[in-house]
Amino acid sequence: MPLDFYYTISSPPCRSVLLLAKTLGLELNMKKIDLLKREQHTPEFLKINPQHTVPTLVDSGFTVWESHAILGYLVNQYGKDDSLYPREPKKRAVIDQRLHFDTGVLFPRMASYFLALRAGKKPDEDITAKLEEALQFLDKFLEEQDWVAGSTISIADYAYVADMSLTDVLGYDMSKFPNVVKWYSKVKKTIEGYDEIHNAAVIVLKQMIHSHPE
Ligand SMILES: N[C@@H](CCC(=O)N[C@@H](CS)C(=O)NCC(=O)O)C(=O)O
Repeated sequence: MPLDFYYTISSPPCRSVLLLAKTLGLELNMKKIDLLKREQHTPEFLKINPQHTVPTLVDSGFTVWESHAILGYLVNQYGKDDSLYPREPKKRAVIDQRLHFDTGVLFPRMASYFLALRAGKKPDEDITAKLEEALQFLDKFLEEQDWVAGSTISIADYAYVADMSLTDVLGYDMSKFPNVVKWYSKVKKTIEGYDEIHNAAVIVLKQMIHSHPE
């Protein structure tokens, strides 16, 4: 079962899938896409994913992109059990809510902040306020529960922990979000292979901020 994985290491959505694949013991056929060289716009890749985004997974001819969809697919298809993405409707609804929050709020706001720095600018008040608000929401989610979507770790934690790598390179003061700080330190230790994947990404992300290509 070849699992072709199109990715770039600097991308948090890609790294969430890498972390989950490691947990599930899946071997990915790694296909690096260099976004700076616009490799996502080659006719070959556009044929696979017309939306030209990474991560993209091709599982023996079946294609899926959007990291949150990939995370759910991998657990459904390859998980030994459903603990990371329970089938029980209410548990799954909360996880889905958290995943959609990441797609629509948390990740885009972190990315805007990062892209401003990468362009050599100080993120403006609006970008900063929106990121603060997203992190406050996350802090609230974590107020009464240990994990992002409940009392056990789920694919939502995999999505969010990959985003958090950005705060490590942004020089962003996280002390205002104590529940996030506590959860981040715990989840990093819980997910196997976190350090290796995270450290590789931090090197690239720091280079991107220093090179100011735009
Ligand atoms: N919500 C999507 C975001 C995917 C996304 O925006 N990926 C970026 C890299 S982080 C990308 O592929 N950008 C290149 C492009 O859009 O052309 C996911 O979670 O997969």
